[in-house]
Amino acid sequence: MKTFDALFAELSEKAETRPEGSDTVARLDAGVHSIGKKIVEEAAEVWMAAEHEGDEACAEEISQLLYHLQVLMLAKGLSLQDVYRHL
Ligand SMILES: N=c1c2ncn([C@@H]3O[C@H](COP(=O)(O)OP(=O)(O)OP(=O)(O)O)[C@@H](O)[C@H]3O)c2ncn1[C@@H]1O[C@H](COP(=O)(O)O)[C@@H](O)[C@H]1O
Repeated sequence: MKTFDALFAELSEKAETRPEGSDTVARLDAGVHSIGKKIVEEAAEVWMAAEHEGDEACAEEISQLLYHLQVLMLAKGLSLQDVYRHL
């Protein structure tokens, strides 16, 4: 099962090697404004799933929010440590 750290390592490599067809590369190229809007959208989907859908749907929406937060971290050049030191 993939962890938060493992996903970040995978996305960091995608950002560096820029493989053809990578959604992550396309999202990074779209920029911080576009990524930020996606985060707000996904956060709303998490909230709606938590109130109106089952646990599985809620967990899936949370995973998508975590993904888009990692894309923003990469776009901003933030490392896991930059975030973890605030936890
Ligand atoms: N974990 C994720 C992940 N979570 C969410 N998403 C993206 O976020 C979207 C979910 O948003 P929505 O439900 O709003 O779907 P949508 O309306 O089609 O979204 P848009 O494409 O229009 O933004 C998905 O369709 C994916 O494009 C993800 N895209 C990729 N990953 C993982 O990231 C890694 C690298 O992926 P690539 O860069 O595509 O190779 C792989 O391990 C993937 O599994």
